[in-house]
Amino acid sequence: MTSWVVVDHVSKAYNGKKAVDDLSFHIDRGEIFALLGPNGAGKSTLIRMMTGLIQPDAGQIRMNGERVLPFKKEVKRYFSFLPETMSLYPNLTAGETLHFFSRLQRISRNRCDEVLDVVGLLEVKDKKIGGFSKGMRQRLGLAVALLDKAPLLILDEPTSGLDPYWASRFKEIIRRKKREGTSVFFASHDLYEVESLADRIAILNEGKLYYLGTVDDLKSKHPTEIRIQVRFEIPQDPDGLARELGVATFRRGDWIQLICRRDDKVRILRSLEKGGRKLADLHIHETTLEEIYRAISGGTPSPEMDKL
Ligand SMILES: Nc1ncnc2c1ncn2[C@@H]1O[C@H](COP(=O)(O)OP(=O)(O)OP(=O)(O)O)[C@@H](O)[C@H]1O
Repeated sequence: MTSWVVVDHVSKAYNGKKAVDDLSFHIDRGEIFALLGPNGAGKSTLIRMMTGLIQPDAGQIRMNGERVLPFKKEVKRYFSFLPETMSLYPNLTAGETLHFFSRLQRISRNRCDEVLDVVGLLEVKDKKIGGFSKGMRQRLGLAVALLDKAPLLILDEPTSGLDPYWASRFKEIIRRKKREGTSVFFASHDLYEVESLADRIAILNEGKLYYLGTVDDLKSKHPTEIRIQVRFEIPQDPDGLARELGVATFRRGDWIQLICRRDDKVRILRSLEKGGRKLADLHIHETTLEEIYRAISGGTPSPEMDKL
């Protein structure tokens, strides 16, 4: 894969305080890349620089080898952008809104109905958007971003305001864009969505990059334990099991819960049916991105973050 976007030692300060501090990463073609971080971490500042709305104080961002700068209109053809809040005219209908943006971008009118259909708004295309719900306005914003088949989609909190059905449809839309070869860069606070969608993630904190890589690598590097819950055909003694396997165990009614390291999982599972024991049922609770994220952003960040 080749890099479509290169963020190269980029910094931006407001009133002497760095909002983005020496960030470097790249986005490959056809890659889904998610940006995570607590409020004020610098996500929107980074997105504003990537979309050429503001200029970095230091470093540069390149798309397809060309430098992104506020006055440089040519690079705008490389991406479509869904801002966190989109200004839409309440007196226009959904159809008129799409036609407006399609004329601006010199895109065929037929494409408007196509994208309205994708976001489930074709049936209400003649309704004024002043009467739309928050979720419908968000879907309309997504339709505007999808109008142009640009090679990169940049989305700032794309599913905020979407109900679970449309949050799930959004994921299908993004996966389809990936299959078509589009790169997708999105900021989100929805860790479940990020975990199920992103090829790679970047976690920002106070403008700095705390983690860059896959969710799986983050999980394997992070020392969080997993829980295995088992029920045997003949009830077993949890303390005996703890001594035999060298893990912590707890009784939960008919079940025994074992806490072990992720890399110890296979050894534990192989041992469970030793000595004539027979499993009746089993659940494995793997650490989620949400649990890791809480662990690294909840307490004093540095010691945990340093291990990443
Ligand atoms: N226009 C501005 N003027 C002054 N300070 C700003 C401006 N924009 C952002 N900041 C500051 O820069 C830092 C990063 O803000 P930014 O909006 O990029 O964070 P964020 O990660 O997008 O937060 P959120 O999750 O709340 O949207 C914050 O300390 C914020 O107060």
